[in-house]
Amino acid sequence: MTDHRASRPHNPAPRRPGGPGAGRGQDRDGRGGRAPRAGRPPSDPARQAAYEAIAATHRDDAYANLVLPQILRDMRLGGRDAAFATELTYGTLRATGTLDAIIAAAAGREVARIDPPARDALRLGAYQLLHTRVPAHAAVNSTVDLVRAVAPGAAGFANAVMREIAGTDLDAWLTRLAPDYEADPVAHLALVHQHPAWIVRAFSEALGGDLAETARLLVEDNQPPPVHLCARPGLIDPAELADEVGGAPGAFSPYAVYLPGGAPGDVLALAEGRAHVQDEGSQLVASALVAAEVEGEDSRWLDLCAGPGGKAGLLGAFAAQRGARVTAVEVAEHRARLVERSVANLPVTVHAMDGRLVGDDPRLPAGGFDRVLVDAPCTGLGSLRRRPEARWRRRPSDLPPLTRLQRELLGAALRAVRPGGVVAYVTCSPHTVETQVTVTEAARRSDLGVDFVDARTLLPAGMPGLGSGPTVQLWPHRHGTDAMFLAALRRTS
Ligand SMILES: C[S@@+](CC[C@H](N)C(=O)[O-])C[C@H]1O[C@@H](n2cnc3c(N)ncnc32)[C@H](O)[C@@H]1O
Repeated sequence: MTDHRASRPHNPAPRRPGGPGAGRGQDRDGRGGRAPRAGRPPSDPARQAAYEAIAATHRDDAYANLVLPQILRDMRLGGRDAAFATELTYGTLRATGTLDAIIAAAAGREVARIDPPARDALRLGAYQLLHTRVPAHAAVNSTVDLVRAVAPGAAGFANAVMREIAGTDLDAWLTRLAPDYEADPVAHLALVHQHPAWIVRAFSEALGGDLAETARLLVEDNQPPPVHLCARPGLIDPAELADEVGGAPGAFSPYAVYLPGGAPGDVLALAEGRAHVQDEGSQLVASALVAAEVEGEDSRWLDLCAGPGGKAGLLGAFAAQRGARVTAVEVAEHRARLVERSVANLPVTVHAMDGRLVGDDPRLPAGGFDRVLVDAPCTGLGSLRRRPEARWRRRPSDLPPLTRLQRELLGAALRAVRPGGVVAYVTCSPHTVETQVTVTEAARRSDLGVDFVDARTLLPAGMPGLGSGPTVQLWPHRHGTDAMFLAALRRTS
C-alpha cells in the first residue's frame, strides 16, 4: 500500500508559471538530475492509475466507470490504493471545469494551451490540493513526478502552477474566480458547484427558478451515488434480500434495498436473477406503468427502449405475476443481448430493432399493446452522480437530435398502445426540453386522442416533493434517486 501522506522531502524552487518553455521544451523544475523518460511509471500506483483513467477519459472519450476498473485490474491494485485511485479519478473528473478555471488563473494561460498530459496531471494535482487531505507537499511532489514521466518538458511549469495553486485554499480561489452571485447566480453556482452553466440553467428552470434548491441539487450531484438493488417481485422478498446483503429497505419503492457501501460483489440473488442493481427512481417509474388502471385485456406489454434491460427485468417479473408478456425492443444489437441476459426465465421476448417501426413491422402492431414504456434515450443529466465526466462532455447541441428521437419514439408508443391503454414516457433527464416539451409536442403532433394520467397517483402514496402533476420529476436531493421524469398518457381514441 502506498502511503499517500508521506513523501520524500522536496523543496523545489518556486517558478513563475507560464514562463517560456512552460508546457513544452526542456525540464525546468530546478531540481537537477536526469528527467525520467516519458512513459516511465512513477512510484505511486494509485495516482498513476487515476492519471491513466483521467487521460483515457479525455483522450479516448472513455467512460471512467468502465476504464478505471480495468486499469485497477491491470495494475493489480486493491484495498486502499484502489479506493484512493477511485476517489482521485471521480473527484477530478467531476470538478474538471472548476479545476480548469483555477489552473488557468494560476498558470496565466487557458488550459486549452497546456499539453493534454500535463493538463490532466495538473487537474489531478489541483484536485488533491483543493479537495483532499493530502498534504500540499505530497500533492505538489507527486504531480511534478507524474508530469516528469508523462510530459518531461513541462515538469518545471507544473511545479510552478502547483505551488501557485497551493498558496490559496479552495474557498479563496472560488471567491476570487466565481462571478458575483447577485450579478450572475447561474455562473456563480456553476463554478462553485462544478457544473457547466448551461446545465445549472436547465436544472434551475426545471426547479421553477428556485436557485437555493438548485444549489442543493448541485451539492447532491457531487456525491457518489448509493447502490440500490431491486428485489424482483414474486422472486424474492425485499426483506430477505436486505438480510442477505445487510442492507436497508428503500424509502419509497417497495422493491428497493439500499446496499451498504461499495460494489454489490457476489450477492446470490443477483447471480440467480431474483434481483438486480437499479436506482430506486427507475424502479418507481417502471412500477408506475404497471400501477395505472387499464380496463379489459391487459396481457400485452411493450418496452420500446429496453437496453440494457433494468426496467425490462422489473416489468418481466410483474408480467410473470399477472400472466402478461413483455415485448422488449432495443435498436443496438449488443444492448439487446444485455436485455436478453437481464430477462432470462421471465416472460419477455427481445427484438433488436428500431422502436419507431410500430405499424410497419408485424412484431410491433399498431394498437397491439395494453401498456407501453418509453424509457427514451436522453442527455442523462439526471444521473450525473453516476458518470463523473458526463457533465463536461454533454453539449447543448446534443439536445435537438435527441428531442427529435424522443418525440418520434413517443409518437410510436402512442400508435402501439390500444385505445384505453397507457403509455409511460420516462427520461433520466430533468431538462424541460426533453420532458415537458417532448411530451406536449408528441401529443400535439399525434392525431390520436391522448389524456394525461396524473403520474403522482401511480407512485407510492405519501411520496413527498412530487409537485402539482400531472407529470412527476424525481430528484436526487429530494428523493435520493436519479432525476427521473415520468409522464403517463392514456390513449382515448
Ligand atoms: C435510457 S436507455 C433505456 C434504459 C432501459 N430502459 C433500462 O432500464 O435498462 C435508452 C435506450 O434506447 C435505445 N434506443 C435508442 N434509439 C432507439 C430506437 N429508435 N428504437 C429502440 N431503442 C432505441 C438506446 O440504445 C438505449 O439502450
